[in-house]
Amino acid sequence: MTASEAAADAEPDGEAVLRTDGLTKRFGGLVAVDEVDLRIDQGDIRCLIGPNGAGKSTLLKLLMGRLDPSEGTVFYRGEDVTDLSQHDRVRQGMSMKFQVPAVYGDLSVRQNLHISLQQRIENDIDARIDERLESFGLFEEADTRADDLAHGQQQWLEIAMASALDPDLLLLDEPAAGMSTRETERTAELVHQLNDQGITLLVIEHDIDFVRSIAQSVTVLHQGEVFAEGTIEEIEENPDVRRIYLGEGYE
Ligand SMILES: Nc1ncnc2c1ncn2[C@@H]1O[C@H](COP(=O)(O)OP(=O)(O)OP(=O)(O)O)[C@@H](O)[C@H]1O
Repeated sequence: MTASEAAADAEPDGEAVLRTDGLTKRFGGLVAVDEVDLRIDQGDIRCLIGPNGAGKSTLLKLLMGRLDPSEGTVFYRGEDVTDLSQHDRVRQGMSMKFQVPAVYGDLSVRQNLHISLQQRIENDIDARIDERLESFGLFEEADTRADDLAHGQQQWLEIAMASALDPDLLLLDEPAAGMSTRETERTAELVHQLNDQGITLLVIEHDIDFVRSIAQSVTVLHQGEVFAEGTIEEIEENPDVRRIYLGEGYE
């Protein structure tokens, strides 16, 4: 083994929390995700943007083990996790809030959080729930049924649940969808708060103001392929991105 091979072997991904190699998903004849090579470094807030049907949600499901890829590999902290179940990826430190609501509507906010935490924590669950309620601004709603929460609060509960076990990497699929401006701003604050706690985030989002307020880096997906990558400024100035996604007259 050469010295460079040994170095690569010892730390193949450097500071990468997540890396994909040729990740591909086909649904019949449709290539929804097409040979995606992605790398997300520790501490990043990466936004994944692109037109409807670009493959963003499918990519996140592949990363989380909700879908099996047709081809390609997912590395988490340098380890090949492609064959691991979603449950095992959560045990390794990954977590995800999906687009479709995943709270138990009949149960209270506190009970929902209890369910998320009890999988891994045996002691001090109540203290941990109180801490979550506080940091997500849901303390007064602790005994409210999840179905009775305002839309924004329900989304925050989901993010609180997805981040309850202190993941290293949190994947969020459209966390600000359907939110008011105020709720969206609050969601951006929560994203920064989670990042300040050391969580690396990958966030799908259509609301470009929201993307501007959180993104440290941006990946543009188009027809299943990585179309562009860079800072939000680079992406907004990229004429090809404006053409396929941001549109004419975009300010
Ligand atoms: N389970 C499935 N079976 C067949 N086709 C699917 C399936 N899931 C997604 N697709 C197709 O794959 C493509 C990518 O879909 P995906 O939902 O990943 O896009 P997206 O970028 O998240 O879109 P949006 O922004 O509208 O949520 C679309 O053409 C979609 O119709």
